[in-house]
Amino acid sequence: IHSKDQICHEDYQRTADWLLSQTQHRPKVAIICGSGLGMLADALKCQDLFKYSDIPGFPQSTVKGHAGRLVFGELKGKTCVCMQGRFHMYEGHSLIRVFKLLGVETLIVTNAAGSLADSYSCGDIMIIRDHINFPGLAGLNPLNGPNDDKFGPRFPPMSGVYDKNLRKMAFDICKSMGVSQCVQEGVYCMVGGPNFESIAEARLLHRLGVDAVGMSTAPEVLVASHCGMRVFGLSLITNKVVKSYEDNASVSHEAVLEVSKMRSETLQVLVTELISRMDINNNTA
Ligand SMILES: O=P(O)(O)O[C@H]1O[C@H](CO)[C@@H](O)[C@H]1O
Ligand code: HPA
Repeated sequence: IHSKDQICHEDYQRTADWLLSQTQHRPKVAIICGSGLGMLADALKCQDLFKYSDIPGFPQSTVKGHAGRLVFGELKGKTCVCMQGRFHMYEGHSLIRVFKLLGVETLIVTNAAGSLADSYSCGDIMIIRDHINFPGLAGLNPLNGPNDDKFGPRFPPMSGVYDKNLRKMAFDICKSMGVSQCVQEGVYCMVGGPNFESIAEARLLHRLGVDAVGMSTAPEVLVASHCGMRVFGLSLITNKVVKSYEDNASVSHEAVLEVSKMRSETLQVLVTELISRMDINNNTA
């Protein structure tokens, strides 16, 4: 699965079959760990762990803060698979369909993101209400190419993709964790990266109503939603995007990873509790 032009159902199936032959776990929930958020996988019990380099058809994860391991295990009695290391569009891969073929019904996606919303602070958690897929608007879409009807329809709707019930559940959990003061709900915008935004780009995104910006998530969510998965997403606000020419602050991947690490335990508790409370059989799609 190295060039998306060549990937077909059989390729995904081969990878899924290999994984199913190597583990007894049959996951219903998949979790994608954002930059520096790999410890979300640590909560899994009875782990079966596969390095991406050992999985037939899997590319390598190339970004610092993304370990490159697939971890299967149990979380509060629910079987999960956790991607400790995601593939970004700028790396050229998407493997969500392998999860579909493993039997996954719900995707929980996490990311590190910069905030545009003035009311957000570094370290806030944003429950994703909706996204803007900037590369998608310009025609760069993981669903480009011949449609495989075995996965989903040619023209999938994208309204209401981030599950309302799971969003409400997450809010309730944050309340019971006593962290509601740093929880937001908003719009995530995916940009192509790998550069961070210029000030003019940041101002444009701000005017468009974007609350947080990152370089991932939308393609994974598109593919997951296309093949009928329920989706829930969280952004960890790791930096405030510079919007003023008077502001000398500057962002770096190292700073992003540092904030992610500081907040990853809170995210782990939230994701664990969400999985514990969610009904994994209520996805009829
Ligand atoms: O989206 P995740 O994987 O969390 O990573 C975010 O962090 C990196 C930039 O620091 C970018 O890849 C951005 O998308
Ligand atoms: O400010 C940002 N911009 C884009 N991606 C990011 N990922 C973390 N922070 C940012």
